[in-house]
Amino acid sequence: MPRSDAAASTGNAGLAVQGLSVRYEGAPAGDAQALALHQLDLTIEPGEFVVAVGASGCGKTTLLNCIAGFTAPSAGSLEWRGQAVVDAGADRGVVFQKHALLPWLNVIDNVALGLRLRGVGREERLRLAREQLAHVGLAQRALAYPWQLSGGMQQRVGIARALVGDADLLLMDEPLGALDVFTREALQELILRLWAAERPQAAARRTVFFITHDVEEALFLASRIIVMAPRPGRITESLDVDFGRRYLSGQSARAVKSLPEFIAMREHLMAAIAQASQAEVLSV
Ligand SMILES: Nc1ncnc2c1ncn2[C@@H]1O[C@H](COP(=O)(O)OP(=O)(O)OP(=O)(O)O)[C@@H](O)[C@H]1O
Repeated sequence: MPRSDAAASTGNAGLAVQGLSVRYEGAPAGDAQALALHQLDLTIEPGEFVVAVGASGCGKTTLLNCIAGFTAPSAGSLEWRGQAVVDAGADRGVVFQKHALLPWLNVIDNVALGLRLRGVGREERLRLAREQLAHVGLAQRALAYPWQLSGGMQQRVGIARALVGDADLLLMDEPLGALDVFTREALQELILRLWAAERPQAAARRTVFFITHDVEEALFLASRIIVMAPRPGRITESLDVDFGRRYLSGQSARAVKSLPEFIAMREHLMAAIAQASQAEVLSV
């Protein structure tokens, strides 16, 4: 079902992005079409799983980096839970395409690193890291070094590291992009289960902002998909979907991905992305 993300309301306790523009250094000053993002509005409610898709260069990573607090907007504002986003924070966990683990630390110390930097005592941080490693199925590999693990295992460590601080917002930039198809599908299922997992200490499930180039992955994971277009970077479509919920309520992933509605939606999205990337540049 298409929906509009017109004006972002800060009434929710989630993410509110309003009028976000980003011009990187070197982009021609008078040329609005050179903006990596142009006056983008986006509201994400707590507990949503929002997946961004779109042609290369449409500003997906720039948007994620702004939400993470890594990139400062040229104009506009971002709020997470009612607080302006000004820099990186422990309330937002980031997972990159490349795991970015420290090779000289073993798995459990990599997962616990953020807690260490925040001054959490050794015993407590190892307990929390062990808990997250169990959630991603790597309890047995806590003492291994990153280079002793497969690519899929390394990504699972990266996911455990993002989860360990119990960040309420998970930012995932093509986390499965470098994996073979079987590992990728297994991790999609893991990510959905982690998203749906009960957190007794938190009011709602985690909120996720996830980037992928894979339309099937987007459809399987998302509760909402946003389609973005380049030159300048912007959102052209927003769609609510529920295929992940069907998987979580017991249907097999293969059965969900073979549903006629899934296939029809996949074709619709492929066409929407192609159209957005070929469209005349927006006159701004
Ligand atoms: N550090 C930078 N300096 C200058 N320009 C940049 C920088 N990072 C990104 N850009 C430009 O901003 C635009 C958006 O890039 P961004 O990486 O956000 O897009 P993307 O949708 O994530 O692309 P991809 O799917 O290829 O990863 C592109 O035109 C890109 O060349």
